[in-house]
Parts: sequence; structure tokens; C-alpha cells
Amino acid sequence: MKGQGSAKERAAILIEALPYIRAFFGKTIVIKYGGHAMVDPALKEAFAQDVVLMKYVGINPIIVHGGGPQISRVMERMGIRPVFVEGQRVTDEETMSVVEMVLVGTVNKDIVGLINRHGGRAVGLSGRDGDLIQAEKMKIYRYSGQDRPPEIIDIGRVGKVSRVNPQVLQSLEEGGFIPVIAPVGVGPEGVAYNINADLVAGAVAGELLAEKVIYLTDVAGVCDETGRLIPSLSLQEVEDLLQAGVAKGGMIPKLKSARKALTRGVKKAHIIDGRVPHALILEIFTDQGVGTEIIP
Ligand SMILES: Nc1ncnc2c1ncn2[C@@H]1O[C@H](COP(=O)(O)OP(=O)(O)O)[C@@H](O)[C@H]1O
Ligand SMILES: CC(=O)N[C@@H](CCC(=O)OP(=O)(O)O)C(=O)O
Repeated sequence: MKGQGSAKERAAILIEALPYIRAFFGKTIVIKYGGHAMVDPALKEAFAQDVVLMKYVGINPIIVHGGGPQISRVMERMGIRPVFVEGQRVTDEETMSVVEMVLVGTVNKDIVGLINRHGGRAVGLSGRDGDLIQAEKMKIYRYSGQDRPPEIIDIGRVGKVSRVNPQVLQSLEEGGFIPVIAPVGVGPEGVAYNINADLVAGAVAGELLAEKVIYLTDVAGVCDETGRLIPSLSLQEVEDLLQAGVAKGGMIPKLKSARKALTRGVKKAHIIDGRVPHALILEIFTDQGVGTEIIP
């Protein structure tokens, strides 16, 4: 938000925000904070300020963070080459330790510290805490020609969400805390699974029937085949983009996650540019369309 300017300008900004504050009061908004969006220290500060402001005006923000680039950097330092299949990291046992160490040990605590420094009360969790994110092994099916069964690709300790336990999040909300969730899930035998953070965000939003799920990433939004930003998409158009292969790599789990959340009753999903300072506040409290909105 414009912090400077005359008192009149600042008052005008607040007055403009009022209808949105009223509309979202008491509502849950799930924010996926992508690893690519958390590179610049000034942007990270702005993100933390936005989250704290949301909480102050009576919104219930829940953060699900990524950290893909941060994991890859540590893997490369250890001499392990990161490999992705359809936007999912191939995760063997050794990689799983790195994933947990980086996501739960470093990135999660960094975000929690940042929010708390700005006056919020954040609590960091992994999906293993309180059985928050229950998972099962993900299989990837690849088309292998007409009249042939699809090829099944095993990508190791990668999970998909089977159930979200809302109790932990409800208790934190009652206490006035801001949950910050690392996307590591727990399987039936207590084993940890690496889950794409977009999928966790969509599942959490769906379980809590959130008002919105917002994905902060490193592009302006979803782009068409010519690279132009698409401001609004219906679920059918999302399907078409996925089928046509226009949405690739990291955009695939975002769209699939948004589709799942909306199918479960979440009203809207937004994919917005985390490189823009205060993108969250612009999206929630102003009329400016930022990024791509996805509606049922
Ligand atoms: N149609 C598309 N529109 C926009 N971005 C796309 C599209 N298809 C693939 N992408 C890629 O998706 C990336 C965002 O996903 P990802 O790298 O996983 O980011 P994050 O760390 O924020 O989750 C973009 O940087 C872009 O390269
Ligand atoms: C299975 C899988 O791919 N998990 C992701 C989890 C982190 C993530 O999703 O981070 P971003 O949101 O920054 O991409 C990974 O290992 O990179």
C-alpha cells in the first residue's frame, strides 16, 4: 500500500478498503506463498505486513508455503540433481530428508519469524503436526498410446492429500494465531511425504470452505499460448488450458489445486504476482484486478 502521500490520500485508501474489510470480516483466506515469490528481502517484509494487516482487520489468513528453489539449491550443494515430473519433485529417501530440513527447519521458521516481527502471532506447522495433512503416495499416469494402459511413473516419496484435519487450524484461529504450514504430509504408517505446496493450499482451502485461495508466484498470472495474461478463467477454461498443454510445469499443480478447491465450494482462486510489493493487499482490498482469477 502507498505508505507515503498526504493524509487525504492515505485516508482515501483506507475508505476505499472499507467495503472489502467488511466483506471479508471473519472469513478465511488461504495464501500459498511460493518459493519463487520469497526471494527478495523487501518483498518478504511487505508480505508479512500484508498478512498481519489482514489479521488485524478480522480476516483469518492461513499461509501454506513452498520452497522449491530453496530445496533445489541445497540438493545441488550436496551433489544431488533435482528432477521434476509434471511439476512434482522426484523424491527418494535422501531427498526427503533435505525437503523436511529445508521446508520445516528453515523456510517455515523464517516466515514465522518475519510475521511475528511485524506484530503478528504466527505458529509454524508441518502437515505431520496434529496429523494436519494426511497423505497417500502419488502416482503419475502417462498416456502411452491408444488401446494401451497408461504408464505409471513412480516418483518416490511424493504424496497427495487424502485428508486435512481442521481441528488444529480451528484451535489456532480461536487463539488469534496465524498458521504457517509447510507442505510435508503424513502417511498411514507415520511416514513423511513431500507434497507440492499448491496442492496443500487447495486442500486446506477446500476443507475450511475458505472465501478465497490466493497463489503468490513469480509470473503476472496465468498466460495464454501467446504469453498474454488471462485476467479471468472459468473451471471449463482451466480444463482446456490443462488439456492443451498451455499450462506447464509449476502452473499445472496450481490450476489442479484451484480446480479442486472450487469444486469443494471455495468461492474464488487467484494466481497473482508475488514480485509486486503488497500484491496481497492490492488483490484483497482494492478494485485493481491483479493476476488471474478463477471462478466456478
Ligand atoms: N500458462 C502459463 N502461464 C504462466 N506461467 C506458466 C504457464 N505454464 C507454465 N508456467 C510456469 O509456472 C511457473 C510458476 O510455478 P512455480 O515455478 O512452481 O512457482 P511457485 O514457486 O510460485 O510455486 C512460472 O514461473 C512459469 O514458468
Ligand atoms: C512434490 C513436490 O514437488 N514438492 C515441492 C514442495 C515445495 C513446493 O511446492 O515449493 P514451491 O511452491 O516453491 O514450488 C518440492 O519438493 O519442491
